[in-house]
Amino acid sequence: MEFILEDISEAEVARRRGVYTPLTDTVRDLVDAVIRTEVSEDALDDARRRIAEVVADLRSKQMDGPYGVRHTRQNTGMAWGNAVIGVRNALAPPLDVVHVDDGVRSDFTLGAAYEGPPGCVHGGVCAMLLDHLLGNAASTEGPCYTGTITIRYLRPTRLGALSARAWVTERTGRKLYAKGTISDAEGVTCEAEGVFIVPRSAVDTPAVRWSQG
Ligand SMILES: CCCCCCCC(=O)SCCNC(=O)CCNC(=O)[C@H](O)C(C)(C)COP(=O)(O)OP(=O)(O)OC[C@H]1O[C@@H](n2cnc3c(N)ncnc32)[C@H](O)[C@@H]1OP(=O)(O)O
Repeated sequence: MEFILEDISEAEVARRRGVYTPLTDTVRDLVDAVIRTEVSEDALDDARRRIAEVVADLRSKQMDGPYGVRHTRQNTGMAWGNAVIGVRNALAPPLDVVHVDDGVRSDFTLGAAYEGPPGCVHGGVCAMLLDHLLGNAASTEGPCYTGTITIRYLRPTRLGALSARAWVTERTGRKLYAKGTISDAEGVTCEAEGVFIVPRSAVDTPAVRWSQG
């Protein structure tokens, strides 16, 4: 697992973010539209043809593998393919993670694309978001990886406006213990605890942030 140096200025990071964010937002909108559309089957077939043309245009020049986790010389993270925060990933909600005094938090909205039980967020999605947030809270001095995470689902998490937070409770050597929650307007819906590990291989390498700059 290697982090990639993207040797560009902070201004260029911001410029590229400005280019990709609206594109990804539009694709995210497309996903929601496909789930909820009630247009005719002819209209669906026409849409499929036009979308396939756009896909072919984008495929005309592609990188070989995934985007990877990149960073600038100023250590600004560019995890733009990330499943939770990726600027270029329409599958990501995306979460905008803010660092606060006791850890990290994020306010976000989950729509139809994240449904599990009727009208509610899929349990795996809750687990994914909490995994990321706890990992982010634990990655203060460099990336660490989920060793073990446990999720307790207290009650269904309704689709809609939500918030989440995570914080570190203890550190023992390379192991950081973290907790976190997802909440709706009525309070906590699910909580997580886990152990996150600074890999042996990373101890002597410079810290790189996973998070967005
Ligand atoms: C800012 C954005 C943050 C994003 C966060 C994203 C979170 C993720 O999704 S990460 C992806 C999911 N996780 C993974 O893929 C991890 C896969 N596993 C690994 O790479 C390795 O097993 C890794 C790094 C966890 C541990 O490897 P290594 O550094 O060799 O650990 P090792 O030296 O054997 O053990 C160190 C300590 O951790 C403990 N440990 C090792 N593995 C685990 C585990 N899975 N669970 C709990 N504890 C563990 C050991 O018991 C040991 O404890 P102690 O020091 O008390 O004896």
